[in-house]
Amino acid sequence: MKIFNSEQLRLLDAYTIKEKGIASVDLMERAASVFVEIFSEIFGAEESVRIICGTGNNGGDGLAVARLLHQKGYTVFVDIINGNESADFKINLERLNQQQIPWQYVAELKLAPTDIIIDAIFGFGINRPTTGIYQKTIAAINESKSKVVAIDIPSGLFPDASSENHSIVKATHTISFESPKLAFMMPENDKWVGKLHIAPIGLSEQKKAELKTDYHYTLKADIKPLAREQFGHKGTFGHALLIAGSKGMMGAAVLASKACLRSGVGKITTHIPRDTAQILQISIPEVICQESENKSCFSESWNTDTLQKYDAVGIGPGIGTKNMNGFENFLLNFPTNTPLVIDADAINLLGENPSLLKYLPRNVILTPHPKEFKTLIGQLWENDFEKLELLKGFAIKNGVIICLKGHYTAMALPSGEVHFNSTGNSGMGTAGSGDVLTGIILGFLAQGYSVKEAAIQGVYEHGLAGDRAATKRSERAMIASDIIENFI
Ligand SMILES: Nc1ncnc2c1ncn2[C@@H]1O[C@H](COP(=O)(O)OP(=O)(O)O)[C@@H](O)[C@H]1O
Ligand SMILES: [K+]
Repeated sequence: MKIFNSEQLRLLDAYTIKEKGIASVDLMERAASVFVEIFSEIFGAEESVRIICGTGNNGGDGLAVARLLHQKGYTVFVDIINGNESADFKINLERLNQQQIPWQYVAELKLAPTDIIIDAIFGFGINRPTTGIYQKTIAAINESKSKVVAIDIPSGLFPDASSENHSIVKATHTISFESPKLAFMMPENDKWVGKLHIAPIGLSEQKKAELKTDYHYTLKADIKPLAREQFGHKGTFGHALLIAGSKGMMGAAVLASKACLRSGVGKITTHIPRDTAQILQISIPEVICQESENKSCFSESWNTDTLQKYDAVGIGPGIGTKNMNGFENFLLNFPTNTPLVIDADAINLLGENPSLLKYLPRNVILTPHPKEFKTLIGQLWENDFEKLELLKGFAIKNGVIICLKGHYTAMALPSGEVHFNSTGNSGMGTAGSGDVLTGIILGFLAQGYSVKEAAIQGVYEHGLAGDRAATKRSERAMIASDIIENFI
């Protein structure tokens, strides 16, 4: 799914109206009705609802929502912050009056603690930080103990730029129309957005396909698993090489190897420190163990011909940062066309010696978490929008795919595209989850997925397995092994 900016959303709005021969107020009605559908699945009609409206189209949505909720039996009350009224706002105020739904212009908001608040002050039309009565109203909403449901976007939040230090409504739920806003993907905005729901309102498919954007949100429809050939065998489903583990960190090698096998790969060879094979073989009998000449870490010397035998290679989980020499040799001898996934300490090693970046092969995926990304680029960012620019810049400059892990993992491609992932949950914030991801991506690469497919689909399926694990175990109790067990 594409992520559009506010200008594009306006274009889509106008185009849809023209294409479908409907009035803009009808589109507003459609938006209000899908909002109410989702809202009423969350909150029953016994709740009283306070709808706080601006006077633009977001406020117009609020008025239409008030009318539809009233028709469904909810007790509603509308507060309006006086301002320039849009045409569709006016129509909906008239419709509200016809139904005799109570409303008032509000100068100072007084809230009853039991009300659910619907925030319809500003939508994507926000173009400056909120001040005055808007700021005061937002503060009153945030100080209340109420649950807050934002229409389209929490009021005050800029959809396409950083809103650091602005006054923004703190929503419990955000019901956003058609596609998520870029701002929702940023960890710094989690506190405003709450639980995100996407409500399709039927904007023109043709225009959506035409509009160009760098930003995408991966959904189930974007996942296209490789068909498994009926006559395929372990020799055709790919042979992966994983370089992982060090003394005290053998669990990383175990988790990544097992995840790689579960991803459907034919064979995996795992390269581990000398005298550690027992740990791996007892944990996973299916793995081929290759012991390093080193007792504490991976080998010093690497040979292109040997590496070339594998369909894909992964390096990093649990390897430590002591063997720079071995890492240099590994990269210098790495075959040009073999796909490679670089994770964890291998990323830290690259960060320590950025001159090695020029030796990265053609098809490479890096999977840092934010701290590893900081080490890799050697600088910090002021806000998450700046971090996103740095991520994009890194992918473009180095011709690599880089997955910045976390909620909505962001995958930047050398083309400038960024794909945000929609699966996963906070239960995955547990030691070893990242090792599992490396194993899955490595397995996908070895089976013949392109680097783009392996990154996007691997991250999606990893999150999906995490979601299944959370359903069975709870987010609190799940551990990284549960992600592997729930990969199907
Ligand atoms: N709150 C969350 N929502 C979704 N995914 C998450 C969340 N927390 C962690 N994850 C996922 O779990 C993995 C954690 O990776 P990482 O930090 O490298 O862990 P480790 O180093 O312990 O293996 C990443 O894939 C990340 O996207
Ligand atoms: K809003």
